[in-house]
Amino acid sequence: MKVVKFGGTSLATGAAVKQALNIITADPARQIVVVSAPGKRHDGDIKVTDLLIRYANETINGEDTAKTVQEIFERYETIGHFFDLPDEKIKIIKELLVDLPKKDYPNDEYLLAAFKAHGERLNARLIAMIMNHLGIKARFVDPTEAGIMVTGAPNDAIVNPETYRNLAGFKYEVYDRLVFPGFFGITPSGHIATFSRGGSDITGAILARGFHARLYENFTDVDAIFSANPNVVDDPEPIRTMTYREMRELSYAGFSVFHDEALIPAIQGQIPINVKNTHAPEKPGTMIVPEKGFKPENIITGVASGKHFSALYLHKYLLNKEAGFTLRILDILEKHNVPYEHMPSGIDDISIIFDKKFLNDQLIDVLCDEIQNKINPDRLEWIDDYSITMIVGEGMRDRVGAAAGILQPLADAHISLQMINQGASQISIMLGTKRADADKAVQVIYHQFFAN
Ligand SMILES: Nc1ncnc2c1ncn2[C@@H]1O[C@H](COP(=O)(O)OP(=O)(O)O)[C@@H](O)[C@H]1O
Ligand SMILES: N[C@@H](CC(=O)OP(=O)(O)O)C(=O)O
Repeated sequence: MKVVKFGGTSLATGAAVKQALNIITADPARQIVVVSAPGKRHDGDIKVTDLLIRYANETINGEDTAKTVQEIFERYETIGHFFDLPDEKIKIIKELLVDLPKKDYPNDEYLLAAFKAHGERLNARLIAMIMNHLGIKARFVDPTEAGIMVTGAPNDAIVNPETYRNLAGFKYEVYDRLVFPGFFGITPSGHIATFSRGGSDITGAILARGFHARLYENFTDVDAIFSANPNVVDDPEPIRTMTYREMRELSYAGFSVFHDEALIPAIQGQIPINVKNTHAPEKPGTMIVPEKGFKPENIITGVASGKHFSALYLHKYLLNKEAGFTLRILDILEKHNVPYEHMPSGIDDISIIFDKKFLNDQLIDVLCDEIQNKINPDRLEWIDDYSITMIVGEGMRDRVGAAAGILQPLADAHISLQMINQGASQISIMLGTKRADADKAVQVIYHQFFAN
């Protein structure tokens, strides 16, 4: 059995859904289907998830929602009409949309999560209805019924292990095809919570692990995962095969094509992942596989940069001799519920790198104030302009000279580095640069290792 997940661009129009259905029906093993909400149909278009966020905000602010509801409904209606699905059937989508503000939510965060999740929830219902209308046996399954349980923040949830016990008891084998909405699960108190943006990939991986799929096929809008983001490098080389670890490090730093958290269930279940193009399913795409037995073809597999970081730089003489220095910083971060990403240090200096999504201006001021008072550094500097570039490859393991091959061309291109981190992971080198240099760093490194 295979789990197949289709991203938003693969389901944005009736014609795209038809192509997805051709892919599903071409292989009887494609039994578990996971769908995203309809995505962008063209540049400048708005994803249904973003329309739902607008709908949620209008509801919270007591504003008129009629126009937004109609805009969202028309996205589904157009897809339904493409398949001549009767209005009688499509109208359930409108009813569910209109009902959203009438439900009870513990607070606005839960309201936002529930509204957002309906992009996927309504799409899975619609696609199951279309399949039945076309004579394809299929059934919509809600995460409540399957027991996809989550904990954590309502808009940044994590899967709860109970999910796997629930899925073990769910007899998927007796159905021809099941259509699951991606992106969300149910909290212990019975409310909807979503994963972070792009999180339908995570649902696919959870189901692949829970049902012991032999393959997780992830259909998107590119032929493969490329060695660099195609929006940054022209015509980058496709990656044929890569390891889970390589993908995790690259998706963390910007390979948005596959969600970094989605790798964890796949690794736990040792499920191979195949990222493929919905519009060219005959192409091999990229296989993401376990490390064992993997033979790298190149020194580096890919290079990526993420621009969503900022850093706190602290300088204090004899910092290396002061027991408990780091612990006191971590205490302050924990008190404010702020996770840190990395903490490279020298003898008198330490940088703490954060993901911006966990911060706001007020929190930054509070953190800096407490650290200044409790730690008393000689210098404290908040660096808002911070990017991380990751150069990743199993081929770098135990390889002498890999760092020199990376650093020299960056110096030649006058890119100044705020941080270099190698060692903790044997398969990657992490560089800190200014945001404006991040794309250039990717281009320089790509050309050094691939274009030559
Ligand atoms: N290294 C990469 N290889 C392929 N695509 C990439 C890479 N880095 C970023 N992308 C972007 O990821 C996009 C696909 O991801 P996403 O839009 O989330 O897909 P989906 O809607 O199918 O989930 C591609 O269109 C491409 O612009
Ligand atoms: N629709 C959600 C979840 C998702 O995974 O979407 P996509 O597969 O289109 O990236 C989002 O936009 O975040």
